[in-house]
Amino acid sequence: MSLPTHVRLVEVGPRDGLQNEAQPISVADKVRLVDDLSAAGLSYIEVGSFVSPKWVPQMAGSAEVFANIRQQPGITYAALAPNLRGFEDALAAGVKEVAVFAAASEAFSQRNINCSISESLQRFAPIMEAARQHGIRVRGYVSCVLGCPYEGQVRAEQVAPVARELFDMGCHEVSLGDTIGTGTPAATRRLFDVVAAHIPREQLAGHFHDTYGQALANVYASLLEGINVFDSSVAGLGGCPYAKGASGNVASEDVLYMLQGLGIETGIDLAQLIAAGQRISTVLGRANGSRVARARSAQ
Ligand SMILES: CC(C)(COP(=O)([O-])OP(=O)([O-])OC[C@H]1O[C@@H](n2cnc3c(N)ncnc32)[C@H](O)[C@@H]1OP(=O)([O-])[O-])[C@@H](O)C(=O)NCCC(=O)NCCSC(=O)C[C@@](C)(O)CC(=O)[O-]
Repeated sequence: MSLPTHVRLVEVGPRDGLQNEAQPISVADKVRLVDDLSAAGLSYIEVGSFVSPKWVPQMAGSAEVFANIRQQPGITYAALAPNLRGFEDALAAGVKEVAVFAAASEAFSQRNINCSISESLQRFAPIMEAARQHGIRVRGYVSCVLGCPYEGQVRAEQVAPVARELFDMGCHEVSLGDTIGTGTPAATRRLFDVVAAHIPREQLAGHFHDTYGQALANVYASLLEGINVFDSSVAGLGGCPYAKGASGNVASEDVLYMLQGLGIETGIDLAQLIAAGQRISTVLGRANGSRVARARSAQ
């Protein structure tokens, strides 16, 4: 399969990147991050989450963040919604695209959203219905597609039915998440090969965490499988509160650098993206998790 000529990066830094942070981050800093990412040319930014603040306190201010970002035409500003309550809160905050999230492993589903996989899918049904009524697009996530922190190895055959169900419910795109970053390129290729028998490749996305240093290789493996949408996080921010030891998502800057080297278009400005990552890393008081950003800053 030839490489795509264009790739869409779904920037999950403000949500997946920040949700695990223990230190308080002001609404102003979150807003600045989203505005910086808009200016860098991202066409899709996951801004926050309408989940229980008891479960994920860092996302509690998402409505305020939405109220203060400068939304630019042509950019999708999305949020997670785990249930109808979350969807209604998102709607009230003016969100135009939401994401529902399921898992391929029962244990992770219980720890993350306090219900079984099948109960989670039932919870999403009224969201899909309400979304249709309000003209809101819904993206779907499947977590633990290449490994689970509680159950170990996860087979592609476990992932495919969950992904298919989300697709059949009306999710326009299904993102497959290597939540704990244990996947390798061969497993990634097999995963997409199996799932693509159920969902068109153009409607699948890859979401790789870099815990084992495999994320960029897995993005490349996915490109070879005809996947052209990837979730990534500026400065490699992130981790999942319900996957102990999980490190950040693949850094957006590193993915962009590789795509540029492959001659693949994204519409994103690398220098501006690096500046956005440097700024939030300074706010968080930590080293930038993007190797490209570190290398460029050292020049
Ligand atoms: C799903 C629930 C709510 C179930 O949690 P529950 O405790 O079973 O829910 P409940 O319906 O019994 O409600 C309990 C309390 O939460 C409130 N509540 C209920 N719903 C909401 C809501 N939407 N917003 C605000 N509050 C809410 C509700 O009102 C009630 O409040 P109380 O009466 O105790 O004061 C909870 O488990 C939850 O919020 N989980 C979120 C977990 C999460 O955000 N995880 C991280 C995102 S997933 C991820 O990172 C993976 C991904 C997507 O990036 C891909 C990958 O890498 O794999």
